[in-house]
Amino acid sequence: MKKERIQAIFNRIAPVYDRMNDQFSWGQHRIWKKMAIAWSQAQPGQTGLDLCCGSGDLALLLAQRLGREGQVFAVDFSCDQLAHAQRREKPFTFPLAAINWVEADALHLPFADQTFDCATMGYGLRNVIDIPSSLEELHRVLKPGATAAILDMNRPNDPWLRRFQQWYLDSLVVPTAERLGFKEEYAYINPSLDQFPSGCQQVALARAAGFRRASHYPIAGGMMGVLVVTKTVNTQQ
Ligand SMILES: C/C(=C\Cc1cc(O)c2ccccc2c1O)CCC[C@H](C)CCC[C@H](C)CCCC(C)C
Ligand SMILES: C[S@@+](CC[C@H](N)C(=O)[O-])C[C@H]1O[C@@H](n2cnc3c(N)ncnc32)[C@H](O)[C@@H]1O
Repeated sequence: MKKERIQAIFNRIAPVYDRMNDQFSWGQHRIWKKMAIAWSQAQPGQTGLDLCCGSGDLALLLAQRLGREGQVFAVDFSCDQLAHAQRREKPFTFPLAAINWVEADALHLPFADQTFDCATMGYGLRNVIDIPSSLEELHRVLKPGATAAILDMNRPNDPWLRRFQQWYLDSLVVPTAERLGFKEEYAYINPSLDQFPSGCQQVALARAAGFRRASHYPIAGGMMGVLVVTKTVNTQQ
C-alpha cells in the first residue's frame, strides 16, 4: 500500500479514532498501551520517542512517565491525527514532560543518531510501508542501551482465537465503521494483519535491523503483541 493511502486513512478517521478504539476494544487498548510503556523501561528525566503517535495516547503516557524533567518527541505523518493529539494535550494537569509534536515520516526521522533513551510505537509497525527500514531508523536514533516497545495487533496462534479475531473485525468492527462512513478504512485492518510478520518474524527483522536483543510478548490471547528491542552497547555497532 502506498504512503499516501495510509496517510489518507488516518487523516480521515482522526475525528473518530479514539472513540472507535475504546468502543471496539471495550477500553482494553488503554491497558495494552500501559503495558508497552512499562516494557519501554522509560525513566523520569529521559528523552523519549513515540513513533506513529497518532492521536497521542502513548505520547501522553510516555510524558507522564518521563515527568517534568523529561521530554517526548511524538512523530506522525498524519497532520489530522497530530492536530487532534495537540488539542487533547491541554487538559492534562499532572506534571508532564514537554511533548514535541513532529510531522515526519518514521522511515526518515529528522533526528541525529543516538538521540533517544527510550521509544514506543503503538499500532504503527503494521502500518509503515517498509518495516525493515522503520526498524533500522529506530535503531539509528536510539542511544546504546536504549529500549523500545512496539505494540501492535497480531494473528493469534490459536485457531479459534484467529477465527474470533477475523469474525470480530469483519462482522462487528467493519459494519459499525460503515455506519459512520469509514468502511474502507476499517476493512483495511484484517488484510493488514494477514501481511504482518508473526512475533518470531518480527524478532528476526529486529535482529536484522541491528538490535541484538529482541523479544516478542503476545498479549490479549495473542490478538495483540509487544516487540521489545534493546540497542546493545557493543562498540562495534
Ligand atoms: C487500538 C487498536 C487499534 C488501533 C488501530 C490500528 C490500525 O492499524 C487501524 C487501521 C485502520 C483503522 C483503524 C485502526 C486502528 O484503530 C486496537 C483496538 C481497536 C481495534 C480496531 C479492535 C480490535 C479488536 C480485537 C481484534 C479483539 C478485541 C476483543 C475484545 C477485547 C473483547
Ligand atoms: C493505528 S495509528 C496508531 C496511533 C497511536 N500510536 C495509537 O497507539 O493509537 C497508526 C499511525 O501511524 C501513522 N503512520 C503510519 N505510517 C507512518 C510513517 N511512515 N511515518 C509516520 N507515521 C506513520 C499513521 O498516520 C497513524 O497515525
